[in-house]
Amino acid sequence: GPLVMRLYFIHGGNRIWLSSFLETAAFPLILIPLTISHLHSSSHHSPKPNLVSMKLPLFLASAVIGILTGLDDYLYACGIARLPVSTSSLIQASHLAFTAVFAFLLVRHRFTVYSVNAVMLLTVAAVVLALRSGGDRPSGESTRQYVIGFLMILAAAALYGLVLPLMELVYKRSKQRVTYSLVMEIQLVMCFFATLFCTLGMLINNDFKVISREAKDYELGESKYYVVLVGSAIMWQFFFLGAIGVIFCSSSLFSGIIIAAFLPVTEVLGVIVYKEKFEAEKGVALVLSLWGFVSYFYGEIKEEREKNKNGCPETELPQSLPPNA
Ligand SMILES: Nc1ncnc2[nH]cnc12
Repeated sequence: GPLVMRLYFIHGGNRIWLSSFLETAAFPLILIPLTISHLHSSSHHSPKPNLVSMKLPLFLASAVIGILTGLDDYLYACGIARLPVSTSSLIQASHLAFTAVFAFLLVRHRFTVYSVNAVMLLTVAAVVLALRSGGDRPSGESTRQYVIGFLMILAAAALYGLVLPLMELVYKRSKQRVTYSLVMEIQLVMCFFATLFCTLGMLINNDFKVISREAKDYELGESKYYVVLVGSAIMWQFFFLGAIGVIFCSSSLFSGIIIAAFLPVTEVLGVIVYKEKFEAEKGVALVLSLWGFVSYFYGEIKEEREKNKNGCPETELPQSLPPNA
């Protein structure tokens, strides 16, 4: 996702509302797995389940989270447009800390030595990357623009750090049984409202009118411009399905940890794909984040084993367990 978004900006794209719109605009794709899931459960259950299982309170909660996500997408795209990638990695550093704090406040997430270790290692990894960013201001960009980009990306981190635990809270508080189909319905509604929010931004900023001109001037050519836009939308849809799916199967903290663990992977891919320089910091960050990720996993497996030993095989989100778990 971030790599394709960067591809848009690197080669002459500069519409921020359009980029944020692309983060959720591919939501109709979710209809494919949803339909398959519906057909599957219709053939295995009688009476046949309803086509739409979401009830009004869940719909409203998903709509509110969708609008917050739309705002977050805008802040995120602002930062990516204005800052070098190494600086924008700061998002993830603070993002995980925000997720940890909100997960504690909203869903009373229980921390273990291993998850605290993972949060610390991943935060240090991202800070190591960000330390390199001091002299990174792109030529031709004013200090003011740079500072605005910095603040926007921090705000995006804080907001997304709130959105993930909020999602977990919605699953936990839901009066309905949360199945993976319902999770996909939530994603559909959430992405629809986020896209609506960004569409308004695009209309106000005349982005729709500019698209064809921007495509003609795009450095990689007109058709590749559209491939980048469509590719970006599809990538981000996977991102959201993954992010909220992990919350369903585990927790918002684990979702944040996976996002943070992928940050240096993105950096390394940036080196390979965009021929960016590979500084020592990137290697250090990669090792630290993999260590954090392994630490978290180790802690989870250990805890699971202990629970099983004590004859309590349940995980943290009993209400939202997949039906066949
Ligand atoms: N909108 C967003 N998309 C991807 N990663 C993010 N991190 C914080 N906000 C984000």
